[in-house]
Amino acid sequence: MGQDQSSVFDLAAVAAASNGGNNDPLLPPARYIGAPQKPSKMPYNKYVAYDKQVPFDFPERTWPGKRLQRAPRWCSVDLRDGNQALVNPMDSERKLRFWNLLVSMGFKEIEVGFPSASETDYDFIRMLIERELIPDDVTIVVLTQAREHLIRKTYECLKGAKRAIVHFYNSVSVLQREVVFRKDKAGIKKLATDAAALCKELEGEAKGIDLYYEYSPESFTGTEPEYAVEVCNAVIDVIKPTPEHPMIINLPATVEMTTPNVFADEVEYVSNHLVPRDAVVLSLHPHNDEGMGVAATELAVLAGADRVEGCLLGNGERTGNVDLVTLGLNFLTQGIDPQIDYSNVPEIRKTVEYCNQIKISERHPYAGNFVFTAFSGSHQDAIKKGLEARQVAADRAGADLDSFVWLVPYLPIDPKDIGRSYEAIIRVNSQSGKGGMAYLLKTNHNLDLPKRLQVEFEKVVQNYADETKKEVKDEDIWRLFKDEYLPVEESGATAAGVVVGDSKDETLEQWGRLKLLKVSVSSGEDGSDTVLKARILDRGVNVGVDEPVEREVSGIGNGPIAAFLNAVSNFGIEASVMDYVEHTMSVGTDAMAASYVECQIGEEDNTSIVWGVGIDTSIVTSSLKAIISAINRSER
Ligand SMILES: CC(=O)SCCNC(=O)CCNC(=O)[C@H](O)C(C)(C)COP(=O)(O)OP(=O)(O)OC[C@H]1O[C@@H](n2cnc3c(N)ncnc32)[C@H](O)[C@@H]1OP(=O)(O)O
Ligand SMILES: CC(C)C(=O)C(=O)O
Ligand SMILES: [Mg+2]
Repeated sequence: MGQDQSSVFDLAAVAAASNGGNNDPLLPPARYIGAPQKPSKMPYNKYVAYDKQVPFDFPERTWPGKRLQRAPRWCSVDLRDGNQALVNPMDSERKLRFWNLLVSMGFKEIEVGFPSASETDYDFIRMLIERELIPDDVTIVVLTQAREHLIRKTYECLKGAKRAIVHFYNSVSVLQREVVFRKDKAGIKKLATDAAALCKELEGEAKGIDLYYEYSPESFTGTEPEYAVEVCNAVIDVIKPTPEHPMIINLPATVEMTTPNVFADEVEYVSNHLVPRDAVVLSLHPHNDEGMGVAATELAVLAGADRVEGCLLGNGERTGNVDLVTLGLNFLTQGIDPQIDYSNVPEIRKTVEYCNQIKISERHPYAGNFVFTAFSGSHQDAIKKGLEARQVAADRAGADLDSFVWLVPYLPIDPKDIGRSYEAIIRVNSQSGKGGMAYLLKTNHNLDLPKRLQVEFEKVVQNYADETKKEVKDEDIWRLFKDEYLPVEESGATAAGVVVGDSKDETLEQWGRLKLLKVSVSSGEDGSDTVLKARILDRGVNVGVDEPVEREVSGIGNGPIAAFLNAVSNFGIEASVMDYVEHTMSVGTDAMAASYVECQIGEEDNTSIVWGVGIDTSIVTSSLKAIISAINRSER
């Protein structure tokens, strides 16, 4: 750059001094409630707004009115861009494992390395070629700087390959032209066209290879789009691609510097000005510096990009390359086939974490541990209702549930479609209402609690959550439930995986005055009333102090429940049933039934309303046990 030209720093300093960000103190304040925000001490006037660095306007844009309609061509750069960003770059064992994953998922273009950078990269690519590990429908991409000795080494590495894409790049940005290359625009363009010309020359040494090219105006986001087009068209002019044998022009957001709409404008501008456009596959290579890589990519696809480079789960330099898993599954949830198999996200994650030696976040889209988990009550309630409503709608339509349309509040995707399960969808802590524990009791213990019982038990769970200040796990909920409603059970009977009152649970102390030992029910002499005889263990009002006694009692009523209430009046207990719900818990000969009764217990002004729960193979016995459960609870 000549002495007479201004430095990028001078221009930036001027822009910064003249309010170089777009911070405008004269704008009326945003509406607010309470105290106004105060100016911070942050050094915002050290930074220059993007439009002051790279002024660009493109009112002809058409992308905002478009919608995603099909998946772009995908290229994984995990083995190159992802790899170059690792503390310990992959050895060949990890590279091969990653390669196998990518091939199995259906990637047809895979950037396999930077062969002139290291022996590991070079040897890995040689291994793929020599051991014939590259399926016929997969094309490898190799990266090189636009420098002669590196390009030569790249061609040497490709010997024997069936098909390959040579990807050469040089930065064209305003900043790098000055500080890295110290060349003017013409000098930078010449770097690119010289590299293109050398590639053409070396084709003689690449006989037998079906060879394609990719050129990246690196740091495109820091470049005037008009100049990027000028360089790309100059490269295209040397390579001379055709519609039958196209080349790739790859626009890297090497550093994400602006909002996605501006990136999309720039991509649409380039797309409109490449010549001949039909001989070019227009590609994107977004990074995620401002956390908008996925958004920028989706808008830029609307703007005309044909192809997207990225990494699985967003590995890559600094904040990473754009995440291909998120992008692909975003397409899926728009009803568009991503054309990549994401059906086993846990396996993808396992391999990626192993190869990169980097763990992903709990909240990573689609793949993180928590993304199918709701802790908060209103979300749990809505998910539970949504899953039930979907089941009902599928049954009504006679449709297979797995393929039935997915509409569930708070869950944009069916976890099953990506190899995840519902197990952890709902987790309970102090932020959860009744829905969460009701869902867990239903899913894991086949107990479908009536609404008012949910409200009652939720208080027990909430107290426990507030006391422990921790997540309440399924096993905690089950212990609390047994302790609250099934304290006198001992049998350890099992049905559908449910252990009722497991006597081995030594953490639970048995409590409760009455325990039903035996019952027989018969019709009265005239056939109208039910006569019930029951053997009941009475541990006394002061359980553990009073001596337990077994008593035979009988009662009569217009059904087993009424007869039983009549029988327990022998203990001086007045009880009436206000609500009663029952359901089977499983099918088969040893099927269990669950009964829930809401009882009013006591007399006149000394009454309480409590729920009781009973579980038994006999529906009658389960309902009587539920009454005992309510009586015991009222005395607790
Ligand atoms: C945005 C990206 O991700 S680009 C890919 C980046 N990936 C990597 O760099 C990983 C692999 N790279 C490497 O191992 C090394 O950089 C090598 C082996 C390729 C080259 O190493 P070195 O020769 O030591 O050079 P280095 O990469 O530091 O580059 C310095 C020189 O190359 C020039 N240069 C850098 N990039 C390019 C390019 N794309 N095209 C042409 N020249 C370039 C620089 O201007 C500088 O020139 P100077 O010495 O005249 O000032
Ligand atoms: C080499 C190029 C495509 C790159 O990785 C980038 O610019 O981020
Ligand atoms: Mg990159």
